[in-house]
Amino acid sequence: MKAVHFGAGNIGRGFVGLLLHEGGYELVFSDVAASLVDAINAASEYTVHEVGDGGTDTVVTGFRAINSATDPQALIDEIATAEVVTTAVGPTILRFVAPHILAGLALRDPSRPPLQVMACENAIGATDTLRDEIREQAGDAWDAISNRAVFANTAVDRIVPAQPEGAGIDVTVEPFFEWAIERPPFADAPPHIPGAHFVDDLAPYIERKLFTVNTGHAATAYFGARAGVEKISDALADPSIVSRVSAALEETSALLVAVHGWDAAELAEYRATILRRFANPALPDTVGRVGRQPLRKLSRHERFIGPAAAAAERGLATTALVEAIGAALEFDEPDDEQSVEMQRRLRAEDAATFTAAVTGLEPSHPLFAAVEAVVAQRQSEL
Ligand SMILES: NC(=O)C1=CN([C@@H]2O[C@H](COP(=O)(O)OP(=O)(O)OC[C@H]3O[C@@H](n4cnc5c(N)ncnc54)[C@H](O)[C@@H]3O)[C@@H](O)[C@H]2O)C=CC1
Ligand SMILES: O=P(O)(O)OC[C@H]1O[C@](O)(CO)[C@@H](O)[C@@H]1O
Repeated sequence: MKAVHFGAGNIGRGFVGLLLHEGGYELVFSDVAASLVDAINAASEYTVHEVGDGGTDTVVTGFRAINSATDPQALIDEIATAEVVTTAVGPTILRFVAPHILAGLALRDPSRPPLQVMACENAIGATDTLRDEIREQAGDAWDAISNRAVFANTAVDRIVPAQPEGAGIDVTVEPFFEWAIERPPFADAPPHIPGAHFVDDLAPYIERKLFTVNTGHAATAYFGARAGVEKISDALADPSIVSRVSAALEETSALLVAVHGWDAAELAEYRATILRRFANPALPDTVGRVGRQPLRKLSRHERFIGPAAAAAERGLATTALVEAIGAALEFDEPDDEQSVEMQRRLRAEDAATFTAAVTGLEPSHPLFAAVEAVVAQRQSEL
């Protein structure tokens, strides 16, 4: 069995690639970073180091890498004969991997079982986004090849920080992981990934993950950056940050109970576990990495506006989430393009224009005025 994985970065090597390897797949990484592709091809194994309580080391073997920018045909040939394709490239990059998958499907022997495609990104419906992109790029050719692939949404959870200098292709990760995958698209032949959890309906899982783990992690990063702290674990040593993050997560949990019927006590336990995960002092994770791309994180269906808007529509509390949004607006990282762009736009646009454009909220939305107020507050400080 062969899996082609787009994005040989942190989550690619430290989580998705590792679990595919453990499921018995031969691994073909695809990336556009030439030095990373060369380093992978120069190695016969790499180690995933779990750090923190209960952490162990696992050695991954049986992989190679292809640079899709310089050798697209080799990649297309691999996709045509693979069982599985996964991605961990970032949601905005999916449209650039779509042409390779499309070309692989066009070349695929129609008698082969369908290619199993799963995007492993922090976004709701990322695989649907990828499929829609492939379908659009295929145009009229789609009808003839659409039955050569099945597409399943997934939710991936493991903290994989930026890797220390000199680590090579080894990866340091936290011990915890969760990979929830939609089962229905596979009918009776799901991929063989022993560590994954197949579910009939992914929505409760992806929303619980994105609106708890990612809301909480990003809020920690933004409150930590405001306090001048560099490490995520140090931010959580500050009780005032813990209390702000916890308050925001109590609001998202109330929403998850209302929308999906999650058990409140189970969610309280889930929140406590993730706060312990974030506070893992052995993880070299920074507020800069976790807060990266604030414009994406403040967009309509993402970890802050998504749950806050849905909560406001139901008359549920949003005060702590709006406070976290206020902290996000202060994120000023010269190395992060979106942070630079956000600070520029905060200076150039009026509060209502900025709020509507960045968050995608209609001015008539019940959350709009509260977000506009924190935008105006931030602008008054600039
Ligand atoms: N790092 C983490 O803890 C987690 C990350 N994720 C998600 O996984 C995705 C990747 O995140 P990371 O691994 O942290 O980022 P990363 O930056 O370490 O890895 C992304 C990789 O994609 C490659 N890439 C960029 N364009 C490409 C293209 N056109 N074709 C093939 N490869 C390409 C980059 O060169 C890089 O090696 C994101 O969507 C992120 O939200 C999800 C859960 C946890
Ligand atoms: O690109 P994003 O959305 O910041 O993804 C990375 C985030 O996902 C997480 O892995 C949580 O699953 C965190 O490590 C990190 O905050």
